[in-house]
Amino acid sequence: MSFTKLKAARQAKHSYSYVTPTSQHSESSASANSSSALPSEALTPEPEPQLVEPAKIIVHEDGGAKLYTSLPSYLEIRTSPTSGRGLWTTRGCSAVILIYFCAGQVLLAAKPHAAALSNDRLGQHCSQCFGVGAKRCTKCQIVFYCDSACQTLDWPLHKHECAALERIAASGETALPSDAIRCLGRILWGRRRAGVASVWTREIDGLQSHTTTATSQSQSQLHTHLALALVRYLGLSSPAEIAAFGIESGRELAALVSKFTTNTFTLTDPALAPLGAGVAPSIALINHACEPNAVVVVPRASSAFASTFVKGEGDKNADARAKMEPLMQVVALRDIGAGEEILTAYIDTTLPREQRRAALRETYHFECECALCGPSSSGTATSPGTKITDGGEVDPRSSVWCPKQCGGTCPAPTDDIPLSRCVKCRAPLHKTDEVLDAVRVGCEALEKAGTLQFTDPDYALRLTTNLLPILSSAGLTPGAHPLLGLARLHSALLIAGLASQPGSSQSATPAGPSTPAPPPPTAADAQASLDAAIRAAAQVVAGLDMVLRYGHPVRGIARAELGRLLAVDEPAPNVPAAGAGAPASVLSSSSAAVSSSSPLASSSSILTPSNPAVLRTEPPRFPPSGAPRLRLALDTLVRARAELLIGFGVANEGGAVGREVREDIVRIERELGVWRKALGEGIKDAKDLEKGKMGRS
Ligand SMILES: C[S@@+](CC[C@H](N)C(=O)[O-])C[C@H]1O[C@@H](n2cnc3c(N)ncnc32)[C@H](O)[C@@H]1O
Repeated sequence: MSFTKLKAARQAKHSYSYVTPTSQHSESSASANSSSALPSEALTPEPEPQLVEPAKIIVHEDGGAKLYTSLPSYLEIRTSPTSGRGLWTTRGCSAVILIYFCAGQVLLAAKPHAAALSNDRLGQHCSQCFGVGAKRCTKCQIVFYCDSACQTLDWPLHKHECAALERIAASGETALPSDAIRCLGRILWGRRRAGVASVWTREIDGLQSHTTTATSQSQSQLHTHLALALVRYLGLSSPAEIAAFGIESGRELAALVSKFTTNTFTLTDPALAPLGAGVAPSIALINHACEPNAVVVVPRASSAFASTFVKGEGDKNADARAKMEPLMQVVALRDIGAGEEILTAYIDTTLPREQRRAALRETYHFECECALCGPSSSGTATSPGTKITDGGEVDPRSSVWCPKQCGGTCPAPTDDIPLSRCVKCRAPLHKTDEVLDAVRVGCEALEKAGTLQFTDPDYALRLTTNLLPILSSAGLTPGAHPLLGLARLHSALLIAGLASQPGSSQSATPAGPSTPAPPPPTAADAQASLDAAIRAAAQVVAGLDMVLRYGHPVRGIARAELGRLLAVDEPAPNVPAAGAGAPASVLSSSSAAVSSSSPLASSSSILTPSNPAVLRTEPPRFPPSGAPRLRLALDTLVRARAELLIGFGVANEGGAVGREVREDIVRIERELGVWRKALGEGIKDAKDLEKGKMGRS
């Protein structure tokens, strides 16, 4: 270790904590997983940690007002020379290492200081709680609320927003300002309302900015564009008028815009579709890692968790609970020990190293040196974008199957380092050019299909359909970029296609009288489309399993999607009926004789990354039909729920999707009971028939 690094490490150890230590020890809990490794003192059952206890936190700044009041006492702010302030779990007892949090525990919850729906969601969601928007603001005719309570709650800010939106409409401008501009507007109106000395404003002012850091040209242009658009949106005739909001100069405005771009979260719905933008200063204290130990989600809190959050102000009142939404929550993805830094991912961590680092550099202005990226990590960088860990594993984001199909993988070749070999059997990869070409055209297609997915979904689907086999036959693993990205897009397009098929309850565009309705799909077409969507969803699950930690919400949602597709009623059983006396598909399922140990009964075996070596010897029939399909759906949904409980929080029952999946599981179990009963009766009938025949002869 160099002297500078040693000094930095020592400084980090002594870094100043803003948090006055409180009675954290009594609030810690030992993880069940870790108990066997702990000395006896640690085995004494500890009370469950109070998950959200805003009143107890004491955070001083300049000896003044309490800031970050949503921080619970088991989290503290520390600074490090490399990443600035960050959130850490408080250190436990000195002699005993206690696991503070288990995977799936909610570490922190906060309602954003300001949030704005994206333009395409404004007409569907409530602008206050982000639930379903049922009533439109009669003045601006743009913003919706679920009820008058939400409208009243939002009025102090919306009255300014309403006037701004009306002014824009009156000017003949047809395009609405983006969610970034509308959110910045809400920050400024909120600032004026709260006052510059308020805790609210000081927390916003305390956000990190990057105005002094050298930015890329596109970033500076973005900041300038946002600042100018904001001034216009606020109806100011000159930047100087911004002083009314406690912003004294153009430089301060630029700093605010930089704080916004550095600290804003994309707020998502419970299925992780983007809803809009929000700023929550306490959650924005968390630093980044490409292999995070926590995740920020907006799961729509369970009523039990919501009651904890609104303690003292109507915990029994469902309305009061709904009003605290959108509630951003930081959930532990794995067990987190005392004195550990909480880290979340700012970017898509399914991307390979170079792309992740470029995205972080561009928007957040730092070089990522996390365990997955940095040269100081345990892994050995073998080529840009490719890493082999000490355990001899290749980063699946840039991996190709072994050319000898031994089951191992090779680092994907790059232009700089084209030579590669299997880490397991050392077989050299010969088809380097084919892989490089496939990756290049795959990246281009992914970008194009991503841009066109909403405007020309048919073209986007043709692109993904054509490219996926090319990437697979070049040997890319399901977790490799851009195969995984294309597979995700392909799956989304196929599922959207199913939803808009004529006859579907979610049909998007009913055919009008002037457009002749397309012929309804035959049962076989519908079956083929459904099966194709299932195969695509299964490929996505296999890829995500390779690159994301167990319990990551993206994995949970993808698995839930697959389970639900498998649970869709089959339009036409695709296994010919055999025998008489029992429903055809019941008999077909009995003839398949799927036991719980059979590969067909377990989604895990089917969803194992499709190593060609395995496929060639025993191609599984996928998806199965009849009862095996339903059993596979059940198995997949049970596994999805287990992951959703982690990713969206146990206290939230896995979020809104986790709660729905639980209901699906109950329904399928009931349905399988009916199948089993019918199967039992079919077998009994067949036996009686046989006995009768024998008796007669
Ligand atoms: C949302 S803020 C996180 C809190 C911030 N550290 C602070 O002091 O307020 C994001 C900024 O933190 C810094 N940061 C976050 N994660 C980092 C990391 N892994 N390495 C270096 N800097 C990091 C970067 O400057 C980034 O723009």
